[in-house]
Amino acid sequence: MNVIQVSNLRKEFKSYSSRSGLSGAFRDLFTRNYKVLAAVDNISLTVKQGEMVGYIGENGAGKSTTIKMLTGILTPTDGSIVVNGMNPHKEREQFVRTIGVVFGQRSQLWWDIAVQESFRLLKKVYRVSDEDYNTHMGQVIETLEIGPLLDKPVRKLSLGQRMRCELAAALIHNPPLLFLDEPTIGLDVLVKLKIRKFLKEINEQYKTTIILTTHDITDIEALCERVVLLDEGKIVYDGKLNQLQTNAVEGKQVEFEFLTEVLSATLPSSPQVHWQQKDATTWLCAVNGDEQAVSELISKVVQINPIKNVRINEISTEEIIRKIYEEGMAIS
Ligand SMILES: Nc1ncnc2c1ncn2[C@@H]1O[C@H](COP(=O)(O)OP(=O)(O)OP(=O)(O)O)[C@@H](O)[C@H]1O
Repeated sequence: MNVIQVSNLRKEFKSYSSRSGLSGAFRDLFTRNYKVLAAVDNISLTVKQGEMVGYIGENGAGKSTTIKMLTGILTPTDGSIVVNGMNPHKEREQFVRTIGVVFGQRSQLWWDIAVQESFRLLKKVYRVSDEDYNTHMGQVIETLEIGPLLDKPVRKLSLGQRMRCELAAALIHNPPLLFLDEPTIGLDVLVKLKIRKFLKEINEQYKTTIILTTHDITDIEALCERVVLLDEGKIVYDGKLNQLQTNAVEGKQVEFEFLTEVLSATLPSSPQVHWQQKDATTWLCAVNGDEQAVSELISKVVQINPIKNVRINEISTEEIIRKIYEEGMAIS
């Protein structure tokens, strides 16, 4: 079953520019110059129940704008959206009962009241029965280890404590679909791990569909089999995370630590290798090829330059993504 069905979705914003000087300001009063920017540029996408999808892209790629349209906060300029069988904007009241949203930068908890009072208010808003609340939230509170925080006002919580409470608040009505926008921003590793473990559990237990927007690729690696990569409002990749690795760069990175300083002219060059200096005596070489190519490279290098150490690294997802953005490599 498709939980999200989006076709040719587009959102344009007008960006106004001011003319210079006093006369310019006066003219601006009557006519303004503007440019139209397609923040989301005709994207199509379907997400099935139970999927955990990483929605990623550089700053300004259009991620938040998409999430805002999918959650009914913004209306599209063009295209169609069906989420949980509804039009998010038109059927907003009924729709919000079927989703949970966590924006890492914003809070849905009331700042001055105790966490449990916020939970109680949200329980009323979502019309959750006492029975459902007690069974479901009992478990959520336990897993996220927020029991001792419930009687504290939100303003007294640390960021990590607040984020765990935010997540619990988004799940009060046990929604089948959860949107998480930078949920682990600024959190320490232990809290991050706790949140990831919890998300995996609810995904397994309730088949909750999760759309995760983050700049932290380790979150994506830990949780999402599928990634959707956005660049300037367009989807440049939609598929398995491990496939992205295979498609984008087949190869390894070899790190050579030499005994003395080495000049680039003495390093073997070919279209399959790309050298990058790390410091005076260390060079990184991206090899586009198999194990044979890597061992040939190492043997050529050691014949010319004495080495202190050599290390073979997998190319990280982060590097792959950076490469796609830098080189505009569209893969599908
Ligand atoms: N209300 C708005 N009015 C005008 N332009 C906007 C508005 N909201 C977003 N934009 C522009 O649309 C583009 C996409 O913005 P969006 O916030 O969706 O990016 P993002 O991928 O979420 O970025 P980030 O990772 O920085 O949060 C940007 O160029 C942004 O300046």
